[in-house]
Amino acid sequence: MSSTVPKSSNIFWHDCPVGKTDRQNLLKQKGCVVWITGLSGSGKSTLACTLGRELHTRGKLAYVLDGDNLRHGLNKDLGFAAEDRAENIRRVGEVAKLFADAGLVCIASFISPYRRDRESCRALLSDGSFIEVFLNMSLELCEARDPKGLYKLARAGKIKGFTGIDDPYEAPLNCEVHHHGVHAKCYHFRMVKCALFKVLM
Ligand SMILES: Nc1ncnc2c1ncn2[C@@H]1O[C@H](COP(=O)(O)OS(=O)(=O)O)[C@@H](OP(=O)(O)O)[C@H]1O
Ligand SMILES: Nc1ncnc2c1ncn2[C@@H]1O[C@H](COP(=O)(O)OP(=O)(O)O)[C@@H](O)[C@H]1O
Repeated sequence: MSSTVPKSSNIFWHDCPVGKTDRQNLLKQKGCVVWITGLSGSGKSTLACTLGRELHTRGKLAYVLDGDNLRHGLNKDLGFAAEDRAENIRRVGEVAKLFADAGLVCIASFISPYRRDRESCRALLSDGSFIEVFLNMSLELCEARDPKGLYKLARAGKIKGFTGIDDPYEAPLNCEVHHHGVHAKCYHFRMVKCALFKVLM
């Protein structure tokens, strides 16, 4: 017979003597989450890695959480139905919060197509420490790039529920950084980085 006790009862928070502020002082930086959202092919992983490298160069400890990569491990049990995407983002939000609590700049790059899921992640962080970056590239541009050939497969009906083709993408309404461009060919992401470093440094 299954237990009637809810899964998360009889658990208690245990505080440790070394806290977030101590870790931030040690690292001389502020822990936060940079959340990059956008269509497949919009440049999320490229921006995440560029940003990670720049922060590293400036002596800041950062860590990239990337959709494709996490789906090889922590989230390999999840698919692309709305509830799976929600669970994917919920887990990542919790992991990102832990990284920020550890004092790191956590860069999360996920399609994260649902506004509600992104807002739930934002709600886990204190004011100012969740920086949402929207890579607003047109579907046409992303489809023309198609580095993995997934749009082609989706158009041919060989992938069902592909974001932007036959699955929704809900654009942010109030993000911290909005990178718009139909022909954005600049790998330096100067504007994005400018806006971000103002918040981060
Ligand atoms: N159906 C469908 N829709 C969208 N994307 C798909 C799909 N199937 C596989 N892929 C590949 O999965 C990558 C996106 O994973 P994410 O974890 O970021 O997605 S989500 O946030 O849960 O929506 C995505 O990577 P990116 O191109 O880097 O975005 C794709 O390579
Ligand atoms: N700013 C950019 N200008 C031109 N091409 C880009 C830019 N950013 C990414 N790309 C290219 O677009 C493709 C998709 O980039 P990627 O970072 O993998 O996107 P995503 O992680 O959103 O799927 C890659 O071939 C990448 O080299």
